[in-house]
Amino acid sequence: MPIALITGATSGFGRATAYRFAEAGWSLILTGRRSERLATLEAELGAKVDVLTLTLDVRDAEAVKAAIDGLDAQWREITCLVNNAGLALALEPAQRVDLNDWHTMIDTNITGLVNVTHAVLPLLIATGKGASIVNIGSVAASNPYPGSHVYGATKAFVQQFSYNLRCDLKGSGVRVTDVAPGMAETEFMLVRSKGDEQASKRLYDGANPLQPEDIAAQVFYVATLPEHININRLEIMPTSQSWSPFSIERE
Ligand SMILES: NC(=O)C1=CN([C@@H]2O[C@H](COP(=O)(O)OP(=O)(O)OC[C@H]3O[C@@H](n4cnc5c(N)ncnc54)[C@H](OP(=O)(O)O)[C@@H]3O)[C@@H](O)[C@H]2O)C=CC1
Ligand SMILES: O=CCS(=O)(=O)O
Repeated sequence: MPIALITGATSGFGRATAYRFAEAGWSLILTGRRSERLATLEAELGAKVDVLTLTLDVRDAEAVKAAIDGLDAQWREITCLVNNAGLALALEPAQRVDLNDWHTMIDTNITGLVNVTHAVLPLLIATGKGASIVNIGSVAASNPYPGSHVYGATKAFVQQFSYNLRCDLKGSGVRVTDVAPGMAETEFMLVRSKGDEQASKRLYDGANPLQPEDIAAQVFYVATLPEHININRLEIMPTSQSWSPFSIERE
């Protein structure tokens, strides 16, 4: 069975993606920082498919490299890497943000994604045709909005990194896709608001947001297309979400 490695599998899109791939019988390497949630996933999915869990902070380049280099032969033939681990922090405007929040987003969404990609690339190239990298970007990559500051900028990095990878991977058979969701109901807002359950509820209530399974279905779709097809970017919003006019400040 093909193997998918999913970062940030302990919640939201990552967890739903693990379930989607398991449904199709894929073997799974699941990572995240919360070991107890990984253990639960292993218990839930392990009866159906082969599951290997790795407790990993994607920001730690050495730990990421050691974990990937240490994979047993049976886990090395990775067909799909889903770079999903990520977060937004700070709802305040740029001029009031704690600098640590900016660093955490850059360290996770950019450096973490790069750490995992660098470690797994040789294995994907060895797999060759049909292999893919699915990077979870965001509509925030190309749509500015107040309070997005560094978050949207990290996702713009994800988009351009995905395109640039395609150039270098030409001829390897490895595909790269930037899956860019809009508003989706996960723990995303709980993390962004630093645990404010009411803020999270307010955002999603009545908005009919995307659900984690909606994105999992798209990730599975792009990763299982015939090997000659590469979706470069897939942007998905809930029907309830659209754009606002430019904001004008008047004297
Ligand atoms: N929900 C939304 O509206 C949207 C989300 N996205 C993106 O989707 C991705 C998944 O988010 P979503 O499912 O919504 O949010 P969740 O908060 O539900 O899930 C985030 C996942 O990322 C993991 N993670 C966070 N930091 C680290 C880290 N340093 N090392 C390893 N794992 C980490 C978390 O695991 P753990 O805490 O166990 O480490 C968790 O499994 C993110 O990249 C996010 O930016 C994009 C567009 C829309
Ligand atoms: O990436 C998250 C989607 S949004 O909150 O920026 O619309």
